[in-house]
Amino acid sequence: MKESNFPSVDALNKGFAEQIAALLRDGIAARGKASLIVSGGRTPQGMFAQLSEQTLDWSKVVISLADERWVDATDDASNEKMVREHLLKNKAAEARFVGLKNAAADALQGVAGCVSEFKQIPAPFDVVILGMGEDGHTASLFPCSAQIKQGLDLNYPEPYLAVQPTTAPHWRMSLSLAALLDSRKLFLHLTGEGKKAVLNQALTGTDEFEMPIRAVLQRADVELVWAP
Ligand SMILES: O=C(O)[C@H](O)[C@@H](O)[C@H](O)[C@H](O)COP(=O)(O)O
Repeated sequence: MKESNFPSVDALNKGFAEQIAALLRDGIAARGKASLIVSGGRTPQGMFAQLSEQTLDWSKVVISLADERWVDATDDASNEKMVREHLLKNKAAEARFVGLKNAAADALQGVAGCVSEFKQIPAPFDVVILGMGEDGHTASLFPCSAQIKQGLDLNYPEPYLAVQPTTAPHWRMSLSLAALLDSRKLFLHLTGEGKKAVLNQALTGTDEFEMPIRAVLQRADVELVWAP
C-alpha cells in the first residue's frame, strides 16, 4: 500500500486537495468528465474546504457519496449536508452533486431510486476517498450489520445496499465493495494516532467480516493519506 504521510492535518488538507484536483483534471482531459466519490464523517471536512478552492472545470465533475445516513439533507447527521457545507462551495460549487437520500420512507425502499440515479456518475470513478471507523468499517460497510456479507460480495448485483448498523445510529445507504473498487484511484484518508492504530490492527489480520476495511486493503491498490 502506497503511503502519503503528512507532517500535519493542515499540510494534508492542502496537499491532498491538490492531488485530488490534479486527478480530476486528468480525468476531464482524458474523458471530458470526472467523478469524485467522497465519504462523510469529520475527517474530510478541512480537506474539502481546500479542495473547493482548487481551479479546474468543476462543471465537468460529478460528486457523489460512498454512503449516507438515511436522514433528511437538513439533518446534522446528513453526509449530503456536510458535503454541501464544506465542499460544494467556492469554485467547486459548479460541480454536479448526486446525493443518496431520496424520498423513499426508508433506506430499503430507497435502494431502487439510488440505483436508477447511479448511471449519472461516470464509472470507473476517477477518485474515491474512503474513511474508516474505529471498528474497521468503511463507507457504511459495518462489521456489525446483518448486510455485511452482501456488502462485501463482489458478485452483489446492485451498486448500493441499505445497511442497518447496530453500533451507530440510522439506517444507511452504502456503495457496495464491488462498486467502490470500480475506481481509477482509491484513497484511504485517516488522521490521528488512533486511526493509525486501527489500520495497523487491520493490516495484521485477514478476516474481512471482522474489519471490512481489510476487503479494500486486500483487494485494491489503495493509497493511504495520513497525518498525526
Ligand atoms: O457516513 C460516514 O460516517 C462515513 O462515510 C464513514 O465511513 C466515515 O468515513 C467513518 O465513520 C470515519 O468517520 P470520521 O471521519 O468522522 O472518523
